[in-house]
Amino acid sequence: MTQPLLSVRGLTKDFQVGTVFSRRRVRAVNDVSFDLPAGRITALVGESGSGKSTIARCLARLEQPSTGQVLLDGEDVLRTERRRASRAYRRKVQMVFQDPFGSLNPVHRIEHFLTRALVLHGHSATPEALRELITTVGLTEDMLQSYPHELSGGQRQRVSIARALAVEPRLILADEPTSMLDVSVRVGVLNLMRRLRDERNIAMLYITHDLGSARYLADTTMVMFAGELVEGGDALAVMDAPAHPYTRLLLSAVPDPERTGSYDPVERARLREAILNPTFCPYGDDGTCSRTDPVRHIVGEARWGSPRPEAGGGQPHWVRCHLRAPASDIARRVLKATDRPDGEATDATEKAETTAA
Ligand SMILES: Nc1ncnc2c1ncn2[C@@H]1O[C@H](COP(=O)(O)OP(=O)(O)OP(=O)(O)O)[C@@H](O)[C@H]1O
Repeated sequence: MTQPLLSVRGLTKDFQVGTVFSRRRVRAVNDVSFDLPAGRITALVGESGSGKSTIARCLARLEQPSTGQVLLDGEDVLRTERRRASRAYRRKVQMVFQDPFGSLNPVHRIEHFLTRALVLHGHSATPEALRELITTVGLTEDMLQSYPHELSGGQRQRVSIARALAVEPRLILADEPTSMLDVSVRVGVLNLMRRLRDERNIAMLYITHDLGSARYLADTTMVMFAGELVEGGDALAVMDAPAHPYTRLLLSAVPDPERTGSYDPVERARLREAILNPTFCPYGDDGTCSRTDPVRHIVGEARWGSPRPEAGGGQPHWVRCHLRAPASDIARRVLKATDRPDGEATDATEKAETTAA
């Protein structure tokens, strides 16, 4: 089996919050492990506060993980570059942020951002290099002379992607890259990401809470809940046959006239109960499952998304044992934030609040 471009092993990130007198620890990410293969788009989906951005920021080395390993080409970068990322690391791993408005300084022309990125990483910013960059992302050469405010949101996000491409990265961490864009231009940015994967063999971590776009774009999907991964595998398998109650809860909130039970309040209450107070795991009959071991059950064979069956084997579809209840109190908050249909206070949420009180 070929070595993944980047592997994450047991990544945990704690934040200290509160004042000097009431310091407490928030565990944003708990014991997360996954691989990012070259030339594949891996979607990381989950609700707000589940820890998706923290993972991306740890991989971009904007945050220091509390524990765990990040292996790039098999090398443990947290050990070799303890304090901050080397330029060599940043050349390989680039991040594209959610806000194309905030990430480009309004006083500079587009040419400035691309020139700076090229020069910082040892490339010469020739007119040909600039032209190639801007046209690769579907913009025209004359836009090099534009200021950010003269471009649309979608065009600005393409500039952000061009800036990331300037260093010829092997991995792009895209944190909600389309969530601030109009629906009409989103698909253009998603198609650009897809093209970069296919033409340049770039690996991508695509962070989103939009399950539809994950289904459209990703080869592999991982579902994150309360700082932990609960399910993963071939993108279509995860979306079409979700195995964890949290994935089902997420999907039940996506309007779908063809699926019965879409946004059914009774079903949603049942799913919340199964997440917070699990009593049964349908995949746990092999005896390997316990409440303390974060065991993953395999529920489907390895394959890549069916639009690209020629790409060969991918990850098997796996689900975390249902009997492992979420470890942190973030779980309560995340579930509380999900809509409560008809104002119905679900038993599951109330019980969890009482337990934690
Ligand atoms: N710098 C920080 N200090 C304290 N707590 C933080 C910090 N950054 C994140 N957190 C907490 O960590 C948890 C995960 O946050 P994170 O931003 O990673 O989630 P997310 O899934 O990306 O959410 P969103 O989609 O809203 O960005 C949240 O409870 C958040 O409040």
